[in-house]
Amino acid sequence: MNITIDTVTKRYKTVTAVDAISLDVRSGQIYALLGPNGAGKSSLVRMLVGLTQPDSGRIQITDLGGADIQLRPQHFAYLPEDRGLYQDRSILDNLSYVARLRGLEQSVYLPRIDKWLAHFDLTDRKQEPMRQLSKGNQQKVQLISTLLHDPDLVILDEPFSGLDPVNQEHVLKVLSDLKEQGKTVLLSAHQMALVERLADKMLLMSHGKALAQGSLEEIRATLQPQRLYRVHCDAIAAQSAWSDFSEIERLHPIDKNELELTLGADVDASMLWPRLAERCAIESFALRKPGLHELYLDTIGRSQAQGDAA
Ligand SMILES: Nc1ncnc2c1ncn2[C@@H]1O[C@H](COP(=O)(O)OP(=O)(O)OP(=O)(O)O)[C@@H](O)[C@H]1O
Repeated sequence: MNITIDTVTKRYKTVTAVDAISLDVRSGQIYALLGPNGAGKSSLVRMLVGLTQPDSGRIQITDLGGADIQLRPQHFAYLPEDRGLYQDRSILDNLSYVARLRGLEQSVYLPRIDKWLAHFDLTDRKQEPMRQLSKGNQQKVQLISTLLHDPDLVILDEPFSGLDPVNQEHVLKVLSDLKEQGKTVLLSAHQMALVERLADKMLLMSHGKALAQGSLEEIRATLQPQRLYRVHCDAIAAQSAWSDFSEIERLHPIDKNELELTLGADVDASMLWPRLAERCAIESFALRKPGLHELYLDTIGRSQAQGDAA
């Protein structure tokens, strides 16, 4: 299944929660929605699953042949932000109930429940009522309930929230497996290190607007077009020796033997190094690519500062 979201806007009374957002997710891809609290991720997801309607723009779901699909519950899984399972009923009762709602036969759903409970290390607890489980274990049961009917499109609002690192890895593996099976996965998350490992494409939103989107490389090129180098040299001497090079946007000493140089996006570094070395000896240098976490903090920090100033 493929998702095309075309210039979609959603307004609530006083706020534009989603502001002209477009994105494409193809079968076999994992797409991550990123952004601070209130950025508009859940609002976008709710429109996608048909819980609310866009004020303008278009959402199109198509099959592999390109034909439009009317999204029905059997086609997709949706893990909402507000989880809901019966607290007084056991894990097994809850999962069986959801499976029957999805139209599965007992002979199909019981082995699937067993497989998932084993995967998440919950087999011994399946008769326990939900209320006895920790938040993380409840989250695991909720995720299992979402995936039981083996849908082609999987939409997950914050699937990693409340999970410890080991269980985050389990969920990461489940999502990678879904991708391998050719499913379409769209998720929102705040765990940048996990998203960086998992997502093929991502959308970074703030105040409903897209700040950057695409692969990690594309996000990096949008948010950080300058190149950052770590340079080993006499940092104090270099600071004065290189002060009149217009190619250097920023020179930031790390310690007395290391500094970070920010070069403009169009600077040919190979021509620049010999000229710099003439003024101050360079022991070594290496290109540094900021990770998603750093890009996110820089960008969202700036966006929030601008919002505060406005
Ligand atoms: N039903 C609603 N009525 C009015 N305003 C709403 C409604 N739902 C969301 N909003 C507002 O829309 C904006 C986007 O909220 P949304 O829940 O989509 O953000 P989010 O990115 O999912 O945040 P979080 O990471 O906290 O879940 C926020 O300003 C929020 O207060």
